[in-house]
Amino acid sequence: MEERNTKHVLMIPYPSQGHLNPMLQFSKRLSTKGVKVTMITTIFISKIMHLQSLSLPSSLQFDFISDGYDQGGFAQVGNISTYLSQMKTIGSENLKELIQKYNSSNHPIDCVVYDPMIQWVLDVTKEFDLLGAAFFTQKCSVNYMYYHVYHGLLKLPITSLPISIEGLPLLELKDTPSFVNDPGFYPAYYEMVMNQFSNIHKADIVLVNSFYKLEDQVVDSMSKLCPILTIGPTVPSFYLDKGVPNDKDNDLSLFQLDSSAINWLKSKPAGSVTYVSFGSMVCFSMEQMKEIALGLLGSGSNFLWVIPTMENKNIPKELVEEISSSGKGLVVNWIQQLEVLSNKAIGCFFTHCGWNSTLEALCLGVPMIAIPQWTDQPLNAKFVEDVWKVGIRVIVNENGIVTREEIKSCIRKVLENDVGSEMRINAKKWRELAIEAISHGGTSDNNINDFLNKLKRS
Ligand SMILES: O=c1ccn([C@@H]2O[C@H](COP(=O)(O)OP(=O)(O)O[C@H]3O[C@H](CO)[C@@H](O)[C@H](O)[C@H]3O)[C@@H](O)[C@H]2O)c(=O)[nH]1
Repeated sequence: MEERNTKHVLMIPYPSQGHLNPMLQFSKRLSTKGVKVTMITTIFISKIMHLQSLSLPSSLQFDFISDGYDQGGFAQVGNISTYLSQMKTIGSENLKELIQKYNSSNHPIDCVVYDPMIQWVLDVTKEFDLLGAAFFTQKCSVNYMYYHVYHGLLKLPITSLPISIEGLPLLELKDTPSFVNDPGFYPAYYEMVMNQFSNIHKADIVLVNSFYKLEDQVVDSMSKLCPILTIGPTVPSFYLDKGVPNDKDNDLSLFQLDSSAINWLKSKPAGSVTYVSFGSMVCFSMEQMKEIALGLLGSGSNFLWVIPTMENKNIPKELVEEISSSGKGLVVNWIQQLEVLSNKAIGCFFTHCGWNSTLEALCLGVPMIAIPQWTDQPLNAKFVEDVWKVGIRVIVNENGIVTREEIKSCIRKVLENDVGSEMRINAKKWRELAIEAISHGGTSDNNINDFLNKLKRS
């Protein structure tokens, strides 16, 4: 029976898949350590995600509030500034009511963990005088760079190269997050990432979805600025330390999952398949999609390529047919990525370097070919290639295209060459370090315990 003095944490993620899942995994870890967790997301998300297919511990539940866009979420308005400001106005009122509802129940709230992309949640938290913990989904180095920009420690536009910041490797412009490289390109997103730091000084704890050894120098440097606890990787424990029993049907997904592609994968020899996926937001031009398809076909390797429905229009039908008749490739709309990455048939991951994908590849010991596009991805790719040495980054030609020849050559390097075997050795090392961090007594496990101790004292 649940004890009356069980601590109750509200988790408030930014309502998109790449932000919901890391918090969900963190919530599971907390609930195995005896905390009651309520994840709050939007009514729209509750309609589109397959929440009912999750097997959650009894101490972890969902609750929903309106962000003002119950029918279509962000897509209903299509403009990020309007969406964020409406979500703030409507969301803060609804969040206040929700906290009041729990505070007059048997399970009052002790702490609110929030995504700094919706930094106003911390202001609501402090109105109720509750413990507030920021939860950064992206890695420490990215947030450290934004912190520098926000506080004027790194002036934009950048005029002197390479960029030298304590704790980070020397950076060229192409290695920096797109909001640093070109702040005018997506002004509303720029504002959103910078606003994360507008009230961070009020946060009692700053949690980061990374682990110490992955970014030790930057964690040490950033810890001098705010109370950081690295608590990652937030990958389901089934794939790591087996800490949460039966934790395999892991993530919230927009799609019903289909096992036929996994069976296709299982029929392929070990290390022979290139897995290709560019996350949920990247959209390539028709020309780039064609080069990717021809590069994959020309590489002679097996490949499994996720092309979300929204991107189908950017690839000529004949090419999809050529892929399926080649016997080498399979195209799907969505797949259980962790199941794919953990399959021994996978030899490398051709990725946009979204943080979740990068972390998942590191955790499963899979070398990467990086084709970063925007936001945090360029800095992730820099670390993949030069710091962790688990992959290579494609070269973009003078017309902004990655050619089929370049793609073929990268796949061959990673799958066949000595360079590739070195990356595989490094990738295995990072997997072991990730497991060590999250296992009993590891840095992330200790940091989660520190968080719990703060909670108990609150
Ligand atoms: O077929 C698929 C494709 C993806 N995934 C999962 O979807 C997530 C994708 O996340 P991520 O790799 O971070 O990419 P995006 O969805 O593009 O994430 C956005 O949000 C991230 C977190 O802020 C940023 O790091 C990225 O740059 C930004 O594009 C991962 O967990 C994948 O395992 C699947 O399960 N199946």
